[in-house]
Amino acid sequence: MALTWTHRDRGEIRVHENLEELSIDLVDYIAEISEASIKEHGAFCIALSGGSLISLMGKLIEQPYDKIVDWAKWYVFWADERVVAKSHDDSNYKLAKDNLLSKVNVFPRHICSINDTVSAEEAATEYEFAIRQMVRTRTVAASENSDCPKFDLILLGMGSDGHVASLFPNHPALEVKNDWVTFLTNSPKPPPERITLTFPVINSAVNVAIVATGESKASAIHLAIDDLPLQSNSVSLPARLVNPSNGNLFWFMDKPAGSKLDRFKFSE
Ligand SMILES: O=C(O)[C@H](O)[C@@H](O)[C@H](O)[C@H](O)COP(=O)(O)O
Repeated sequence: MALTWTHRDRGEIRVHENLEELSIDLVDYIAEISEASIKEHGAFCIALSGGSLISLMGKLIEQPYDKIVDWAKWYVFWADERVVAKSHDDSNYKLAKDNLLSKVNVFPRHICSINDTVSAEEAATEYEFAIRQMVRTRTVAASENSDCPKFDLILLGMGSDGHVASLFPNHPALEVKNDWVTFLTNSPKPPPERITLTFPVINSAVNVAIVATGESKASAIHLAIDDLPLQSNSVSLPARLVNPSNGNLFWFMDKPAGSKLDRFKFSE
């Protein structure tokens, strides 16, 4: 049984017994938001990350989801991407394509991936331009409160250093306010060249979910969610900066990742 609660300002937290339970809950959540978004505006605009997240989404290609999800209305983006060839094993596009997108009926023209033949800087500029075109044609909604796109769902993994997307602790990319997409050439996690959605875009989404598993994430989860002394450095931990201004924030984790949460410790 999952331990679930809503934190005053850090969203809804779900600590699962095991990865099987977590992955069922995660795909149910994605399927529900997909259905609600399609009902509301005729499309579901989802941004994916890389890492273990994609295997946790694996049940989407199984029954009943393969049939009940309206894949033809999906528009797929990346919260972050490594600037490598699409055929490279480091590519987040390849990871999602091999394990998910090639196995369901998402239209290839609805898959908005980066140009892998240009520099990181150019790839970021082109990716932002592509998103802007889709906001102009109203495939992606526009935020009412900021000059940003309003993705229906942004799915983020989290590193043990608290990074989300390719927004790493103390990196200047954390401060980018005027671009929707920025680039890095010195990512602390290899490969070094990446593009990433910026915080203004992440925090304009209707729904953001952070998925973290394993004990190595426990300290970062604690710093990202629990109430901390005001002077704490952790206020600038990337995962803590995820704070949708008009949207919903969900955390999916397994017990080892949640083991340092105040609430989890007290209820054991
Ligand atoms: O391209 C990337 O490197 C990812 O988008 C990155 O942000 C990832 O989601 C986290 O590092 C968590 O990865 P794990 O879940 O594999 O630990």
